[in-house]
Amino acid sequence: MAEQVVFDKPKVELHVHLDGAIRVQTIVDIAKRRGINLPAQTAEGMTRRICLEEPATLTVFLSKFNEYMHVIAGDREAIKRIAYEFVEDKAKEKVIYVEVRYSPHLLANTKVKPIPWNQQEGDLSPDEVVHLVNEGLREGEKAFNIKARSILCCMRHMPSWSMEVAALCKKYQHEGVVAIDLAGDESLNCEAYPEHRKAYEEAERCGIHRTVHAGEVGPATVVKEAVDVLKAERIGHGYRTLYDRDLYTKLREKNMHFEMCPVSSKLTGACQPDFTRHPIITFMKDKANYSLNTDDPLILSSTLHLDYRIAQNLMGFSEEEFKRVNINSAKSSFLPKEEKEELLYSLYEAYGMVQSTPF
Ligand SMILES: O=c1[nH]cnc2c1ncn2[C@H]1C[C@H](O)[C@@H](CO)O1
Repeated sequence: MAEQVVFDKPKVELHVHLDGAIRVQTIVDIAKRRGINLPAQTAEGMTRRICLEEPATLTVFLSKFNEYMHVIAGDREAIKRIAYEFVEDKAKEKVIYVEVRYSPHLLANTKVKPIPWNQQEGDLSPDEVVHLVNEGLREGEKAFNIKARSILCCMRHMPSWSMEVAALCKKYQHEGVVAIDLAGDESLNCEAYPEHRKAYEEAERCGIHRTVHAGEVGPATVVKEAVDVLKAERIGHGYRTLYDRDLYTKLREKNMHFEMCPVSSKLTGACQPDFTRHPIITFMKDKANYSLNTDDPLILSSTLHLDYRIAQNLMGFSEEEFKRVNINSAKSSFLPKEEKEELLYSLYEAYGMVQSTPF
């Protein structure tokens, strides 16, 4: 059955993980080409292994990456392909600007300690991973006429990688990398290690934008640390900011942007499963600055349309609110000023908000 599309207009997406947005068929194809044995041979079978159907914990959710990352990591063609296909998938959802994030280290098989996913050492470094993703995104942009930028993730449990992440952000700053992020299991590592802090300091020094996963499943203190210590300009998720009303008020006064992911927040156990009582509703009613995003559509078996449908049908979103959300997303994007203005203009035009010049 065709999906109901509730806001069939140009959109902006700011929080989506490249390695959580791979097509299942691509995983199956690549495993076949590389001679990697999968627990299921078909896309349907692998979907059952990878996708979460019931609310779980962030830890369980993140364990799903173990099912397939070894298929993609260390393979040049695979990495370029997932970046290219990602852009195609976003274009189909009428996303005109996307910021996609990933950990270069988790896709590498050399110059990374430990080598992830039990891979044998190979010759693909985190640096080359970034180069390949950039190529795939660039080719996708040309083919599908949308704009795609990337964010490089530090991982909470791997502080020793973080300085290199900052260095890669700097090296590829003019080739589509716009920001640094800190992802991973906040429920296990609440306070950011000194290495993460140093990487964020370096990012700030080099003019690299900063976002941090915080207050998804961790307490509001993680959000506070993200803002005060890591100098985050946006917060990934941030639902639990609401547990500290003073912090919430302060961040709203600062016009802090929150990257919200409705479907994800239910299945990771970040929020209660009842969407009609979701924290996003408070952000909406308070006219806060936030975006709507998929996070990891592969593992959630979702699309951006599903997030919008839930927002409309269960959270009371109006067409006007969807427009406001996307305009705020564009304003909070990590594009340089001129490109941001161009993006905003495209949205105003598509939303019928451009005033005609009086004679
Ligand atoms: O929702 C999330 N919270 C924290 N970390 C996440 C989430 N989704 C994906 N990740 C992790 C797992 C990926 O391998 C990594 C980089 O994209 O980021």
